[in-house]
Amino acid sequence: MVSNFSEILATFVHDTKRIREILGDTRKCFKEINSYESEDSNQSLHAQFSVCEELEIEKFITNPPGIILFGQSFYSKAVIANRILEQTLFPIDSICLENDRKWRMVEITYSKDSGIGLGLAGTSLELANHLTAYDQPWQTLPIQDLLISHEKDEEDDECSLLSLLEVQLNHTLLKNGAVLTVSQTGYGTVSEHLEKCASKCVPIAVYAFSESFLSLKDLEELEQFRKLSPETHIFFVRVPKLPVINDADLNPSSSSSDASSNKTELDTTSTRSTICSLASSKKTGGMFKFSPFSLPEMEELPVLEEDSKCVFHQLLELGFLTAVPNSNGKNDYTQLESELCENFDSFKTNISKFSKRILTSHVLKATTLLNVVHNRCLQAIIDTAFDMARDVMVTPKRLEYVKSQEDNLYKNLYSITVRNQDDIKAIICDTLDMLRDSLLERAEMYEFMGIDLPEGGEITSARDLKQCTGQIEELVLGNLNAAISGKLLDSINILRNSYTGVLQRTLQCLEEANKENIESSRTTTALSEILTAAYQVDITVKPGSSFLRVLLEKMKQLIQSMPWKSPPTVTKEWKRKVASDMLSSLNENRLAKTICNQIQSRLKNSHHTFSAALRQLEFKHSGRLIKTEDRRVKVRKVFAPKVARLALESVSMKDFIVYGMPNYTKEIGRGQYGVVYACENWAGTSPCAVKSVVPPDDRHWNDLALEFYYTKSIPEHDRVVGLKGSVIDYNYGNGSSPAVLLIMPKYERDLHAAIKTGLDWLNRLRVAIDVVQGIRYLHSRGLVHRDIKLKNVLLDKLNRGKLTDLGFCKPEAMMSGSIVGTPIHMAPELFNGQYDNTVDVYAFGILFWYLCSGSVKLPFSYDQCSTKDTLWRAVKHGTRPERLPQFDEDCWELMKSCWHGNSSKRPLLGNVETKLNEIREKALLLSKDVNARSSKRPNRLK
Ligand SMILES: Nc1ncnc2c1ncn2[C@@H]1O[C@H](COP(=O)(O)OP(=O)(O)OP(=O)(O)O)[C@@H](O)[C@H]1O
Repeated sequence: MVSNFSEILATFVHDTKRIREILGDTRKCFKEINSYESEDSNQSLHAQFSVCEELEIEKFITNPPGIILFGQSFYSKAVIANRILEQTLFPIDSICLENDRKWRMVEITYSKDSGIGLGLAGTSLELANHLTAYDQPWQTLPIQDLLISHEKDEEDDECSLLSLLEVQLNHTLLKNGAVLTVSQTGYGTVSEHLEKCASKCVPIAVYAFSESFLSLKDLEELEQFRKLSPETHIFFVRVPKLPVINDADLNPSSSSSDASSNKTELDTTSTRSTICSLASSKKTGGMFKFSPFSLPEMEELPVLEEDSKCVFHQLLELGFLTAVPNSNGKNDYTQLESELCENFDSFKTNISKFSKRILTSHVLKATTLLNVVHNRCLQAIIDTAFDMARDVMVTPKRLEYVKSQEDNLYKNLYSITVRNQDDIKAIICDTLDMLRDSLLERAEMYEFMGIDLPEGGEITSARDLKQCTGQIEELVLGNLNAAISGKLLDSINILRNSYTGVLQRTLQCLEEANKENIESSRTTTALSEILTAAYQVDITVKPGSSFLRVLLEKMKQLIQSMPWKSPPTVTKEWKRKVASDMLSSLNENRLAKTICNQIQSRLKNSHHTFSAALRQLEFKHSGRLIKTEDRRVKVRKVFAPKVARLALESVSMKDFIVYGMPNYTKEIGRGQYGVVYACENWAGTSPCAVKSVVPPDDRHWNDLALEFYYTKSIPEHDRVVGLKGSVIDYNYGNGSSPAVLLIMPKYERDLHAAIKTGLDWLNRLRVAIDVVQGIRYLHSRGLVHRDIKLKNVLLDKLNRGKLTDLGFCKPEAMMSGSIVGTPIHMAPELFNGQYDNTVDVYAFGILFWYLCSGSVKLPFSYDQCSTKDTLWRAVKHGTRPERLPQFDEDCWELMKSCWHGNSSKRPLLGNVETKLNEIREKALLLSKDVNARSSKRPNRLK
């Protein structure tokens, strides 16, 4: 038991140490990321734990394991403690059956040299009491030291009640920092003590009982403990009762000779008899001594069925147990629950399993939480890299767009005013025609303001005449202006809005992208304002405006030229005539020209201001984008891989805890970066393939970690081989070079092997479609595979293809333009580092050539190249695989289009899939036709 238990504790200590290391590395990494970010924050990264996450993780891994032993009686606890330690540390003496005895709480910790002391529970204070153990060597704790004094006057002494017997033992079980706490029995706030213990350690709570029932007091204690420490699960164990023995046989042992002095105090004869009988039955020579950790006597004792039922029901009622246990016996570390062990025989095995579950669940919670933090942070980093890549790509386009849009707007509006003066004139004429009658009517009805006219309406002075005429002019012009400007604005606004809406939004985006730079933000805001103001063409004709002045001048001339033979009388007709003459005298041409000139000069000014401001903004953005690109490199090459590696470590630990190390057997394949082995079963997947990769340096570690993250983060798809999990074998290479084991389902063979051994045309065509579907899926998730080739397509039993080895698979934003892939499948643009997901279309073209050729032989033109470099040079100069006689036109055209030198001319994969389906349909029809014809032939010809 000790060795098994110790192993479990040692594993826990080892695991928590590893998690602490990962946690430390994570903190360091986050600090580095955040300090870099705070220097120049724009697309800011949030590499941080939430407060509770960090505390939670620490809670799971900081405390050592602790066995908290409590129970119905000192006797039951003593039996269990001795059993756990496999030594008689606690005396199983007559006195220990005394229920009215007051026992001290005992805490047993590790020390090279055994020792004993008395302290005050919950403090570091030592009590000066003299202990019997000081006087003599001890193996078993002297009973006097375990008992709180019986003296009446000391009974209420707080110190005595809280005294804690501190025992140090050189014991393997305690070596890893574990603490064994044996609670007080009989009185006091046991639960509070236990709760305190539980908060200092990862508690393995054991409750020992021997009676048929749990007493009311026991139940209260349990209930209280549960309230105080609701997450602590309890292992309930029944300790067998002792058989009845005779008084006469009772002969105290030497080890408990001191205790024997107390025997006179025993008052429960039956209890004494029980112990004596046990002593005599085992022929201990009258010595009251037995070895409770082996307990042969007790194992022979039958456990009463009824007793079991009682306690079980009591615990069921209290909610400690469930009628149908969830996790008993299973390796389910997420659904922990309390357990009841009725058979003392199986205590050893069951407590080990229970402890393993408890401790493992802690480690699992810590790694899971850590992994959640890693993944969240990594995803945030990748998202930021996306934003940065987008910013670098989109900003110049936005600026260009704004420039051209504004230019178009300017030109269009200008052309309205220059080329379409006739239109403006027409608008003016239309307005005049439309308003003429209503204006004359209004003039007729007009009541002058501030002029005293005689009853007959005769105008007696030139001043009155001027004022009357002036008021009618104002009425007519005011209405006219409002109508003309309204119409003109309507027609211009439609155009203006169609430009300025998008322009405004684009400018807003540019402003947001540059928001850290207040200066340029101001420029952008000003730009937006200019844009709005410039084209809000205000052509309302106000008195004093240049063309109104012209109009007024005209009116004056009109008035002066009127034949003033007799003073005019202000009648309706007169008012109408003044208005009518005024309207007739308006020159639409001049009016239109004036309006256009006004608009043109305003447009020119606005356009120049706008262009100058835009140039300024462009300059500022270009400086910012250089910085953004630098940051993107850092994010992509340093931060993301570092966090990915931490994520790989935490998830691998989690997988290892839950599923264990995969048990792999024979090698099934070998690639440039690893060896693939067969494995019968892992994590419920059977059969599996385990790819073992030993990253030689940090760069490879980080690349592998990112690959793993991308592969793991895409949802399962029929056309892509999914990763089931990973485990890091830290012992690989004697611990000097850990191996990362990537576990996936095992398939039949790869496409290279399948073509080599022969795969018919229809199947090959279907695999081609499968591959295209796989690539399309990856592209739809924003990933580029970058290593499409025969060996990276696996076939299942039905010869359906699945893409594997996402070793170079990356989101476009995370690609650094590095030259990766397998030479013959590599698109020419890969060599200059400027490429996108169309490199997969190119590689598919080459793969399709192999599928059509039905052989794995190199294309002749490629075979001529003696080195990789000569091949690449040839490919750059347009060399491609040759057409073989068996290729039909459709297939040849399709592969040619896929490997087009100009990546933008390669077909979309959706179209490739459609084309392949057509080719396959035709091939199917043809094969049916051939079959039908051959079945019609006479037998001898078949
Ligand atoms: N899940 C699997 N099931 C069955 N066989 C597999 C599986 N994964 C890989 N293999 C076999 O192992 C071989 C090596 O695979 P691996 O992914 O390590 O390398 P590769 O793709 O051939 O080369 P490289 O990694 O250098 O590009 C594959 O060609 C394939 O035959």
